[in-house]
Amino acid sequence: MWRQLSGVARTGSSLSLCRMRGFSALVQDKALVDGAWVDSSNAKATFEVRNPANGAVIGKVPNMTVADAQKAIDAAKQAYESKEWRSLTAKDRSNLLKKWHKLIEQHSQEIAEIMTAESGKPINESKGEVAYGNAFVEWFAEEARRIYGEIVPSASPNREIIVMKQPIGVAALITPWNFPMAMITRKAGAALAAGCTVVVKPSEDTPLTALAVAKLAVDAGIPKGVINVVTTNKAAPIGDLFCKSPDVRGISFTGSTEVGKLLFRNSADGIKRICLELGGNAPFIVFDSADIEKAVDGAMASKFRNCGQTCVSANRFFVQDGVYDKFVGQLKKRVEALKIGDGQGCDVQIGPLINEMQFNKVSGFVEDARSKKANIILGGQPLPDKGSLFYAPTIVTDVPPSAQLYSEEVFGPVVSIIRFRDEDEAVKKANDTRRGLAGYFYSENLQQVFRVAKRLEVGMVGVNEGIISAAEAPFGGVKESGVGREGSKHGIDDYVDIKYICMGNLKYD
Ligand SMILES: NC(=O)c1ccc[n+]([C@@H]2O[C@H](COP(=O)([O-])OP(=O)(O)OC[C@H]3O[C@@H](n4cnc5c(N)ncnc54)[C@H](O)[C@@H]3O)[C@@H](O)[C@H]2O)c1
Ligand SMILES: O=CCCC(=O)O
Repeated sequence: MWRQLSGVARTGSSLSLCRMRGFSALVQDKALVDGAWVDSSNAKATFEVRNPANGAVIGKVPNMTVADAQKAIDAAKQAYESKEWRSLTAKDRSNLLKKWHKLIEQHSQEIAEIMTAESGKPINESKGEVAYGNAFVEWFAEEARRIYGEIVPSASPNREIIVMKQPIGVAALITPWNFPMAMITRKAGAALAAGCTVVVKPSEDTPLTALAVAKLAVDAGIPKGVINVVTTNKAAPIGDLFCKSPDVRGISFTGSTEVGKLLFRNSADGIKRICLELGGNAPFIVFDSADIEKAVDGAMASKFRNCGQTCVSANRFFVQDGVYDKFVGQLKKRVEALKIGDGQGCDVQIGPLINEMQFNKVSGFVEDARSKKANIILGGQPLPDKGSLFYAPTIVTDVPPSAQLYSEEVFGPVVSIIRFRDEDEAVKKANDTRRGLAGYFYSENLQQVFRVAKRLEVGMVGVNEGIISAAEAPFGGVKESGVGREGSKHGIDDYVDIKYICMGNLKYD
């Protein structure tokens, strides 16, 4: 199976290829339940995983059923209650996470190659994601030992108020394709650090990275049943099971706002802990006072990371009158120079979109803007010579409020630019959305920096910075972009219950 990952070499592309290992024992074709590598109980049904750059089938994984997912929940519950997991100290859990971290580091090239093959992400970005994703394992290995309680001074004599944090139990983790590893480790790292056990349901587009990383968790000695991975291309019934099962105490989901809302609604009956990292609609504001070179650098990084398929990608660019021409001119030159191709090419910066649905969404949004008289000053068309899922990096100016590009998340390599006159107008337009994940602005005016940072209705602000994600920082949104925070010390909160113990009638004298 692994040889098929080198699709570019076989098709004779002129792209220079990064070193490929030829075989990776990390590529799994079974799911992981209770420490065993298993097939689907439905006549060993499988589904194909394809390379979006060329459509080649690169693997098959089990198409697990609801009954299989139930087995995974049972295994996670049993593991949670087992002595092998429950009796571990925080330091023991920390050490296991450290071992997992070490193994991921040792296998980072292989994981990156698997990731590029199934997601189309340029190899350098995949390597970056492996490092980023592994930073969560390391961070939570450290945080595992700092899940502190409190002793609160009591207003009553002879009484102590003790507050402790305990793991919630089994957590179900549902993750997307755009960060096939980091979205898993950001959740699982925190869950395991807290003492929970997990059932992971990775995206149907990128199950191989998930299985590879899980294999390393097994190799690290994480006990059986603590991490289970259920692969399926029928997410809805399994999502429903997670919501309804009384044994699943928490759900952490990263993905679309629509599915997030569904999970929120469906898990209400069981009053589950829920962490939702949903879609964004990030404004990127360039003020007259901005350093334009820095702003263009930030725009490129924020917009074109993973071909624009990032929930924190800049989605709407608001550029002030005084710097409009300079910013647009410089940005256009940079976008024109982007190298497009199969992500396995060392110098490639823009790969394909993940699937046909995403491709149709991006091209549909651009056609909608065109029909509403927006100006497409660069790109604006598919690139069939590269492959059926490639779309040209595009710049659209004069985007009218009626265009989908203005109000919805494009999740693709399209820059939508809107001109503004003053700060108030920019902030109002930036906040005119029901989403509130990330927001960016460029300004060298200190007063403006604090004013605007406070006024933006988002969970994360990049000031003179286009890439803000970090294991140490709290990641998450406001409004319809989600609830809860991942990463940072707050990332543990969704996996612990606070228990208050009232110690009464203590005899101190
Ligand atoms: N906030 C974030 O961190 C973040 C990260 C990635 C993607 N996104 C958002 O997700 C969207 C695109 O990603 P996507 O297509 O992978 O999203 P998606 O919501 O369709 O899929 C995400 C995950 O949910 C699963 N899923 C789909 N339907 C389900 C259901 N009914 N029940 C349970 N699970 C279900 C999928 O199989 C996948 O594993 C974009 O809008 C983007 O903004 C957000
Ligand atoms: O797309 C969602 C996650 C992106 C990130 O963690 O930077």
